[in-house]
Amino acid sequence: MHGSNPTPMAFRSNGPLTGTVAVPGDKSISHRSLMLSALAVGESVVEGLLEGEDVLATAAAMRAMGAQITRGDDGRWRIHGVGVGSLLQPETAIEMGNSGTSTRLLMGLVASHPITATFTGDASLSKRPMGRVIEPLSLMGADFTTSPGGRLPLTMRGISPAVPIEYRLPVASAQVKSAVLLAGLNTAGITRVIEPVPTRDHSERMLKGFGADLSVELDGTTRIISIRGEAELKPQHIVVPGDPSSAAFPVVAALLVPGSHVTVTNVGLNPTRAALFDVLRMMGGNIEFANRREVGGEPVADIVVRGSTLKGIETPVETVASMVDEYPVLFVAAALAEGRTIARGLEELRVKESDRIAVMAEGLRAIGARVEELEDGMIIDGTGGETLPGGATIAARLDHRIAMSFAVAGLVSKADVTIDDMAPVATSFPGFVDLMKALGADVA
Ligand SMILES: O=C(O)C1=C[C@@H](OP(=O)(O)O)[C@@H](O)[C@H](O)C1
Ligand SMILES: C=C(OP(=O)(O)O)C(=O)O
Repeated sequence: MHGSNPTPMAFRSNGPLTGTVAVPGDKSISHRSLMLSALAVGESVVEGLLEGEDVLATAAAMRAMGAQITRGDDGRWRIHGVGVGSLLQPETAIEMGNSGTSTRLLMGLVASHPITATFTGDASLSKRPMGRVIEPLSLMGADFTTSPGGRLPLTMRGISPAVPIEYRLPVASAQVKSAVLLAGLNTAGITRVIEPVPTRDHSERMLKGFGADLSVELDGTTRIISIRGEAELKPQHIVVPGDPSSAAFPVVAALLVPGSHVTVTNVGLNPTRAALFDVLRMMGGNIEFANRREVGGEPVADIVVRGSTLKGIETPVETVASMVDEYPVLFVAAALAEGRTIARGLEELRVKESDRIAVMAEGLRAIGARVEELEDGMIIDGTGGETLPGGATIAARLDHRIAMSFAVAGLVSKADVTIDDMAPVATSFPGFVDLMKALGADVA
């Protein structure tokens, strides 16, 4: 577990970034590919799985509940599923590490199986709210004993048969949506989720791909997602595209470092994920999509980026959910832009691996950026392309995206930016430091 043996690193400016790189597989799709494969009868194969700690926590949990999961020398993962309704009672607590997605989606799976499971996590995950999934899963009949505030460690008792519900999401959260849909897989009848604000739709796409009876209707912009339970899932061959949330870091770095020219290949551009690239273009970023194609039912392209002078903007509130994990690095871009950026509607950032509004505001101030923290966002007055003073050590607080965002900031600062602990980056982006070095970053 991270925190006990920190790995500090210093990032400093070193001229233009150049080259072609590929980022690891999409984290959201990787989690779902393991979970659904574990529920299909027969062997599924997953190519391009993200081998980050969060996804490996999901793999371990699915093994503990009966699936056989192996990695071949060819890098392909093979999963023998147990069938919907046949998850086994885990013998020990399910250790979720730093991963909110693993925890909340697996709680959905357990809810409609007649098993009891205890979930534990690291110091960051143990602070995050689980009430948002406990509420709908309790309506379906599951029972919970939690730590104060509805937090981890918690023990839940699933129930079979569970009760199908119709649930309107009170927060824009793909994790809550997915938890209810996954619980609905083993629940007789129709389970319905009403989603007023669209969030990433990987669960819907993949459930359909595995043969579940799932439909999506639109009522204006509200999505009504219905799944018929007691499904039989058919094993699949899944190819996981590169993670746009990981691509965000080399893309922003290349925009900010003058003279850079970087290509990030094979990046997933599902519209419910890719709003960052639109926002960066609105700010004047020179970003092109080459070689557009489809991989595993998801749109994919190579992203070609050139160093650009960015302009501050008011970020759109409609697409917050489609770039929710990308705001920390967008704040860094805004700190170098010309003029003011106002980003609002971001209250969800406060309940991620860290309070990403407070931690980014504090860190940006420490390296000389002008920022004002708002309850639901941030106002940033950019330097207009001038490097930041830098010269500070940033506490990453077990948050991989905070660590990578300030690593990017170091590349456009006069004095080194040191990250107190880069180890949490392995949760979502193993190989981040080597990839940035390959592009020309100076890391010590
Ligand atoms: O469903 C998913 O895979 C995810 C959903 C988002 O969380 P919320 O649903 O809490 O917004 C996102 O922040 C997380 O990194 C992954
Ligand atoms: C919020 C994130 O992940 P999770 O909720 O799975 O911990 C993230 O990766 O930025």
